[in-house]
Amino acid sequence: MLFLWLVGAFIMLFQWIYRLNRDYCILGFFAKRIRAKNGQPTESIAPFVKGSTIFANSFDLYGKDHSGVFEHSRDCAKKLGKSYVEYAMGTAIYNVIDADSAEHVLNDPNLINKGTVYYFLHPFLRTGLLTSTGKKWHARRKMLTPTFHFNILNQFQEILITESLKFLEQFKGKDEAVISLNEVIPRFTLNSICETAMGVKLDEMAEKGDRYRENFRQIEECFIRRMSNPLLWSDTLFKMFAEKDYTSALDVVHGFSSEIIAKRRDQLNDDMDSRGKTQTAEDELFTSKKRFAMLDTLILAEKDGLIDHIGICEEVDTLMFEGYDTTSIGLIFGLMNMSLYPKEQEKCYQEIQANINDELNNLDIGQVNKLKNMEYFIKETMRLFPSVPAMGRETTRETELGNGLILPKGSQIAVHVFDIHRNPEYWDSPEEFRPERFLPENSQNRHTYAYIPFSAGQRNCIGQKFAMQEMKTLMVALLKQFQILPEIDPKTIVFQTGLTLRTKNQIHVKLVRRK
Ligand code: HEM
Repeated sequence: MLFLWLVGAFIMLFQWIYRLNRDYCILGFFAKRIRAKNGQPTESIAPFVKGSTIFANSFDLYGKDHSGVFEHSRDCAKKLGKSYVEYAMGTAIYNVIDADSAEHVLNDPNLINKGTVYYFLHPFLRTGLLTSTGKKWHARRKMLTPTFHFNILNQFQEILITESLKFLEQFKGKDEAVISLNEVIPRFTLNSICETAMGVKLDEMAEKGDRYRENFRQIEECFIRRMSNPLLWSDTLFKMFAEKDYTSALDVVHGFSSEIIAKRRDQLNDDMDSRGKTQTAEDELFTSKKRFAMLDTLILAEKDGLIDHIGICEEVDTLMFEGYDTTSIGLIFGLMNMSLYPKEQEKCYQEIQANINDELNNLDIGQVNKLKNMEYFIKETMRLFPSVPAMGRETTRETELGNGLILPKGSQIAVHVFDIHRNPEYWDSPEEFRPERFLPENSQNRHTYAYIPFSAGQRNCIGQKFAMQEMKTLMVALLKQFQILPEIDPKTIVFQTGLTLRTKNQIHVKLVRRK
């Protein structure tokens, strides 16, 4: 009797596990499964990565260093050749490496929530434009869009030229110099974004400026440390073991931006008082002869009761964060490619000589936009070396994608820009550097979502025009005075995981003054 009862109980348990296993990946610690429409096998749309242990993909990254984690995604993309599914620590992850899936994800109005990793940025950015969602994100996006209007960007051109010439000052009197781009470029980009976003010259703030730069870098390091170590994903463990280093750096950076915002608010109030009270905020923004900072748009919105001081801080810190590292990486790889492809460098140089005078005083935004060879060159650089190698989204409800996949609520989606940009389905000889791919006649039949360095859809990069303008301006100033020669074998570059594209090695080039 007992025996029959035990057999019955065993069969029932087996059936229960079988049914549960159909809906959940039990060994991925109860991750709800991704399904396909109409009961098709999920694998017919997206294959599943076989885990390195019996616990699905939960421990696939265990023991890997930053470059190992980066390579893991590249290996999966190469091996599977299709967008794929993983299950880890109770979560289903849909990894996108094809343009069709990227289009489905980036165009879905219900998929605007960022993935878990962005949560680690909250102590720094709180919920600014990059990390917020829903109504708050919509309102902030609307508020910040005029900041990137053509007229405003044109005003920033003067700052970018001044900063570029200041960058060149460090080589004054030298006929040649070997430089580490990782050391010299970030100073230029941080100075540029600081003056355009906040209206202050970091270099003129001596010790305060240096402290800001140092602590900004420390925040980035803490963030990468947390992202790469699953033990620090838990808030409790993070608070116990790592938050200490983070908090002091955050205090410095937040304190700095808060102080600048307060000063700028007073300045703007005085200006507006002296110009009469009849002007609307919008008139002020577009007609003032005085140079605007991105921050001014927010201060004007504050007058209309659309944002408060904390909100302004969130957005200023976000613009600083997004506008600093991304453009540094674009410039570092852009200048490296100039050194590696002398014929392409010469093409860009000849175009500059034909259009821009030596004082750079006709380098307005119209001229910047006319430098087409330079544009193709930078685009091809960002194809091979996208500053943001992957973007994350989270489903807030069960979501059906255009390809028939049904993602359960709480799934993570990783759009691997790096792999889409090197996917042979869209790019012939994808590893080769060929700027002519971006000539209009060579681009017209390409899938629009095969090239997404600035993302696409609603949550695309708000600063993309400014970023192109900044990168082109420095390159023009540099190429006018120097030829750039190689100092690195690109095969030795080791990439590392991060929110932006990182390398283990520094990238060097040699500058030789043109006669
Ligand atoms: C080469 C330079 C740049 C690249 C490659 C780049 C790339 C991107 C990408 C891929 C996103 C989407 C991120 C995601 O969905 O997770 C993004 C968003 C964003 N970027 Fe950029 N970016 C660059 C420069 C800039 C600059 C210069 C600024 C500001 C001055 C900026 C401000 C932002 C902001 C605020 C967002 C969030 C937009 C939103 O969610 O509405 N970016 N950027």
